[in-house]
Amino acid sequence: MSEQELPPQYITASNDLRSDTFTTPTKKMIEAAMNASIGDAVYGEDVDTVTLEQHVARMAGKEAGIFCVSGTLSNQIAIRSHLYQPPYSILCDYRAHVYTHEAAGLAILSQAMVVPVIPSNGDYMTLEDIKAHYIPDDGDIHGAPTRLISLENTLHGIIYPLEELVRIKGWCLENGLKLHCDGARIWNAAAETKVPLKQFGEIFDSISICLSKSMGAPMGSVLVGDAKFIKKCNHFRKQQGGGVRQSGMMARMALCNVDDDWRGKLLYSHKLAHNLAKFCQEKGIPLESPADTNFVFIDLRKAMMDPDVLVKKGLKYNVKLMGGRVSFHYQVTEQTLEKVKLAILETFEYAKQHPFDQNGPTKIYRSESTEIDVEGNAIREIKTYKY
Ligand SMILES: Cc1ncc(COP(=O)(O)O)c(C=O)c1O
Ligand SMILES: C[C@H](O)[C@H](N)C(=O)O
Repeated sequence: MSEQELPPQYITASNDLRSDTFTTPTKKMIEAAMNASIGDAVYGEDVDTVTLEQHVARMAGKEAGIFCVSGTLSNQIAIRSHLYQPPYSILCDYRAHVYTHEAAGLAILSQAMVVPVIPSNGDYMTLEDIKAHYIPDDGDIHGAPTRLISLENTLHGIIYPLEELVRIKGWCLENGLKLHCDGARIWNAAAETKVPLKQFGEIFDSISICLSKSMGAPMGSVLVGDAKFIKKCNHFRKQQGGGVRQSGMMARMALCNVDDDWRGKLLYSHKLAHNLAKFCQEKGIPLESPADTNFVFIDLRKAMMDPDVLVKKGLKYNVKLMGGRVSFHYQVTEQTLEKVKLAILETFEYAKQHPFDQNGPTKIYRSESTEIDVEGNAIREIKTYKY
């Protein structure tokens, strides 16, 4: 896919592999925004916002949806709206974004204890993993009973097997637990498996459906669920300062891509990721997890590769990286794929002479880019962070 047609003043994401959050609005989206509705969305009067909410809810087979300015807000108000009367706990994967990257929202907004689980298969929690960590509400006053399970699909780019989701759902129903999905990349799972969003909607009580990752919108998510639940989410959204006014421009930009060939765009990014994963396998470069969709997680620790060296090698080839996670999206060019292969291979070879024993896992997500020049193209340094 050729580089997206963007106005010259816009920074291109064609060489940005730090995250699919770096996708940039296209000219078509910006032109659409100029014709967006301008009602006050807090009063439910913005036509494009309501259209987006209803459209995404319908796709997911849910009664209602609510536009949130971020996936973090969407996740946190969803989980809070499912919970009553602490003490209680939430069970999730130890890598879950709601646990690792939402600034302790579960503790602060939901006053919840979190039980982070390391999947026994290394990739995704099975029902057996959940049962082994579930805290029953059996009257024992020492415990914080499990009230909700939060799953991520995809997580680390890994697709959750549908049959496992169905097993977990059945058990949640038997035990009166709520099931939330952080669907920051649910579109990627749907595109790769051809499972319609509606089928995920039948499994989860709520889904945070991000528009700002691989779907390319500048911001936002639509949280979907039953009407009574979404009404309560609206209450918490307002409390958390997420009641936005003329959000029609953002909604209209998101609708551009939701109504476009989003599957084709996402499958293109998956093809690039699969190509890189195959390359790494051929060169003996270890991966942390299967590259099911748009992410390739290089196992830096196993390869004793220094993340800072990898980032600098990336900049040498004018490719932006921020650690071992290589994130593809539809705006990445095939030229960038070939360049990142060179950066990774050079870092892998360098590690053989200069093994890097990182003291603890590198934050594969976080970085800070410094000294962006006025054109926004030549980032001279990207710092990575350690846990
Ligand atoms: C898995 C996952 N969930 C939720 C979020 C939060 O989304 P946002 O950055 O819009 O708050 C992200 C990050 O973008 C994410 O990667
Ligand atoms: C982790 C970070 O918050 C962002 N969700 C990303 O995937 O880059």
